[in-house]
Amino acid sequence: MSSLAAAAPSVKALSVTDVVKRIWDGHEKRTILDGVSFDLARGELVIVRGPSGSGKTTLLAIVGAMLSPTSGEVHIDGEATSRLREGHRAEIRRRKVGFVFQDLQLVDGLTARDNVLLPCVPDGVRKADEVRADALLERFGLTSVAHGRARSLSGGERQRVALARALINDPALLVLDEPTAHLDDERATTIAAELSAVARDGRAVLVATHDARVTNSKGVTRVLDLAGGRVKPQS
Ligand SMILES: Nc1ncnc2c1ncn2[C@@H]1O[C@H](COP(=O)(O)OP(=O)(O)OP(=O)(O)O)[C@@H](O)[C@H]1O
Repeated sequence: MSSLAAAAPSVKALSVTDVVKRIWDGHEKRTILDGVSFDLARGELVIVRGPSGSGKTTLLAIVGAMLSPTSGEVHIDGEATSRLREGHRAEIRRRKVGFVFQDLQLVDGLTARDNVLLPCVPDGVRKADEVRADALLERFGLTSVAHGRARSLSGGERQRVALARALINDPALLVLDEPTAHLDDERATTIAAELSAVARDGRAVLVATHDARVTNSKGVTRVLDLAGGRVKPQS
């Protein structure tokens, strides 16, 4: 069992309680999320599924402490994030959450290895960070391209660099937005298997996707269907 799982087994990696998000779209106030509640324990791989525009990205941004809800509570690894100021929220985000964005947000001019190390830069990159980065690069089959610029990597390699970067700070919660959108079947299946392994390490993994190759993959613990701003009760 990993140290994460052993640390505090009773604390949920993620707890979302009655989250509401209203947005002014330039014409009117719209309710994007209308009372979303769910929990994630360490070891779980959970999918958020819903049609385009159903609020998946908005929910992920709130869960990942990048956006505040209009009302409701979010706890990450026992810490309440919803009412914090951005500075404190950013600190929790950095310590507790790994995020893989839909467009990955790699820095093309940096090497794969330096992209993985980016989250360590604010505290200063230490030897232990480099050791962890090299272990992650190896785990995801990236050792041979570690010193190549991100711009020269293949789509699958870029995806795995983004995943390694999201794990560098040993987060309790990993959040991914459409991680397989542009990948062929073999690479999509590989990513799904890697996410399952990451969950088994003792993290909670939350993935927004419509991709059946991920949703139907072994290791998925639950599928949350988002519709009308709510999570539909599971049948
Ligand atoms: N900052 C914003 N200002 C105005 N409207 C917004 C804003 N953010 C999101 N929306 C709207 O909220 C709705 C939900 O958006 P969101 O991106 O969360 O959906 P999604 O389920 O992730 O969609 P997709 O699958 O297409 O990525 C959309 O109608 C979007 O246009």
